[in-house]
Amino acid sequence: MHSWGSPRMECREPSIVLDNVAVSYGGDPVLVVDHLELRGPALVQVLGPNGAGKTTLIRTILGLIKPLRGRVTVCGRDVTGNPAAAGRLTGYVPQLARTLTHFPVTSWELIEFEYLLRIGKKPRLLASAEDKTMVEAVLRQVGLGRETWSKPISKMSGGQRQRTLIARALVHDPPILLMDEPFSAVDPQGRCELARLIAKLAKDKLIVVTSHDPMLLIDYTDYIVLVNKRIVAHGKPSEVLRVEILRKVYGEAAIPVARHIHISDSHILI
Ligand SMILES: Nc1ncnc2c1ncn2[C@@H]1O[C@H](COP(=O)(O)OP(=O)(O)OP(=O)(O)O)[C@@H](O)[C@H]1O
Repeated sequence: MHSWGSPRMECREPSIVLDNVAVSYGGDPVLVVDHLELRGPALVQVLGPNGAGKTTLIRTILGLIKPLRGRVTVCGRDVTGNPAAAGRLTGYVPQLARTLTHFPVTSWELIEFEYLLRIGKKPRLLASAEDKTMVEAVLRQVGLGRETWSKPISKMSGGQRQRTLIARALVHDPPILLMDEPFSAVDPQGRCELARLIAKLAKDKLIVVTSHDPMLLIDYTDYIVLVNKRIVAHGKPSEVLRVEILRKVYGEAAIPVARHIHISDSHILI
């Protein structure tokens, strides 16, 4: 798809491995991971209550946080505390609620800027016809049609804005995509469409999604990681989404959580 060396050529089997990692923001560790290994293509959901360390896990994989100890590898490369190395192989979709609400540009401008930056061409006036074709392909890949390209991002719907953020994360065709609560500012119809887009992307990428609502992606999910300051459980949804395991993460709230995701009461341990 791209004319310069695609990171996907460097990483045919996407993987993320954390070993003996502890992360702190200055005080006690907020996240400890003895060993976590994710391999793709696959769709992985990271679940846990507020403050469990989901965003911290994503930011550690992205090299944006240098852990107190331990090693993070992406596609076999050590990216610990190294955002440039991690950024070549990953795309990041941050939480929408915190992003782009007042951004005075259109989706086309944002994606063109990101694309030119990635290929090392900074002034946007130098975008060639080939560059424009690439920008158009990425926008279409996430389902943004021509009618949206000149719309200011601040005037877009939550779903369109989320697609714009996904397009920005895809411009360098990374083998791994990390998404922080992608459904948080999207209405119910937009959520279903977004879930289908994420499922499609997961066919040839390793996609890691943090969420408070596992049902939205459950039909497409290969693995669940349950976090509460440490990795409490990980495995296939049928192995992990059990009340006795959810209780370790959500406490008494495990029962409403389990009902929400349709786990039968017969699994509840009294
Ligand atoms: N920049 C920061 N400085 C200090 N502490 C932080 C910072 N960011 C997060 N924390 C703390 O680290 C812990 C984990 O936060 P994190 O944002 O990773 O949780 P989360 O699972 O993503 O939560 P939520 O579901 O609410 O988004 C929390 O106790 C939080 O207060």
